Amino acid sequence: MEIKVRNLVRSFGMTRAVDDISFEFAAGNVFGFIGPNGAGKTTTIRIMATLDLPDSGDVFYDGVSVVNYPEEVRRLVGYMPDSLPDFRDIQVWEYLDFFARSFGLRGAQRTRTLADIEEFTNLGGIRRKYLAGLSKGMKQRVSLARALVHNPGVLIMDEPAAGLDPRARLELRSLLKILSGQGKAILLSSHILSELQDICDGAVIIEKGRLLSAGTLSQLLAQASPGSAAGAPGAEGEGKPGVTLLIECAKCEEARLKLLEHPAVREVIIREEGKLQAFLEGDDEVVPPVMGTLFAAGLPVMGFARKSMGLEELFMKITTGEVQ
Ligand SMILES: Nc1ncnc2c1ncn2[C@@H]1O[C@H](COP(=O)(O)OP(=O)(O)OP(=O)(O)O)[C@@H](O)[C@H]1O
Repeated sequence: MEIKVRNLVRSFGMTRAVDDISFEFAAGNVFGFIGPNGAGKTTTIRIMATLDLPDSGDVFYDGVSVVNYPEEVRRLVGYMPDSLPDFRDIQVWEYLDFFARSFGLRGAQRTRTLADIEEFTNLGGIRRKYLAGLSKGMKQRVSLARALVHNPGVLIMDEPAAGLDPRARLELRSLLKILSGQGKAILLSSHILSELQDICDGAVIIEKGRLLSAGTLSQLLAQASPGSAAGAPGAEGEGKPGVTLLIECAKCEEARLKLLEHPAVREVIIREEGKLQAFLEGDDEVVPPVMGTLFAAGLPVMGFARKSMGLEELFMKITTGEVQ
């Protein structure tokens, strides 16, 4: 399954909520859809889930258009909204049974499908509870179960990790891992990066309705690291994420100049007294020769560590935090 979002535009009055957004992801990807409050995530997701129409642009699921074939798309997409089910008089099993019926599942097939989904989402023990009486984590699992009833190839989740405790978040993460391992393409939105950074293998980052960056984590890192197209135009090492080192040493300025003599060293910043941050081109193999230049020069090094840029740092780097 390949999902292609193409030039989506959606305005509400004077507000251009989604302004020419294009990105793509595919089976096996877990992509974070990230942007500050009001960035246009829910608007985009609702269009992707056929609940709203774009002013222009389209979304294609293996070539099937949301604008022209919404009914067909609904069979391919599992959508989990940001509001959770909250009915006082409906039990968990009834809720899921209702959606299974509406997707045309009948008889033994429906019973088997629902039993499998209840087991997968660990709902067996609470299937006779009323929805309104469930905890947030339980409701989240019911909502996920509902989105999976028709075995969609794509799962789109609006703020699934919001308000979950660390344990529930871990559970969500392992369920998503299994689902992506089964070949589903997954997109989940959040404005809180730390919620997503250990779940996702890629991200789509938007702000004020505009796309800032999209791709797998390594593609994003490559775009954002110094020396890449997005980091320092014209520098070498374009397309490679590179390595960042944190170095503790006594003679920072001397060490900085020595490091810069090495061809793999792109930039060195003195972070604070006694601490350097060095950006290297290439992969881990360049670390020993670069550190070797300091040792060979007899410069005292107290310690060093390889620092990998996480999604959070990347997000801070890419966005400016502005909202409309
Ligand atoms: N139905 C609507 N009518 C008017 N304006 C709307 C409507 N839906 C969204 N907007 C506006 O469009 C912009 C994008 O909103 P959207 O809900 O898509 O952002 P979001 O990224 O999902 O934000 P959040 O993280 O706060 O949920 C906002 O300025 C919002 O006020």
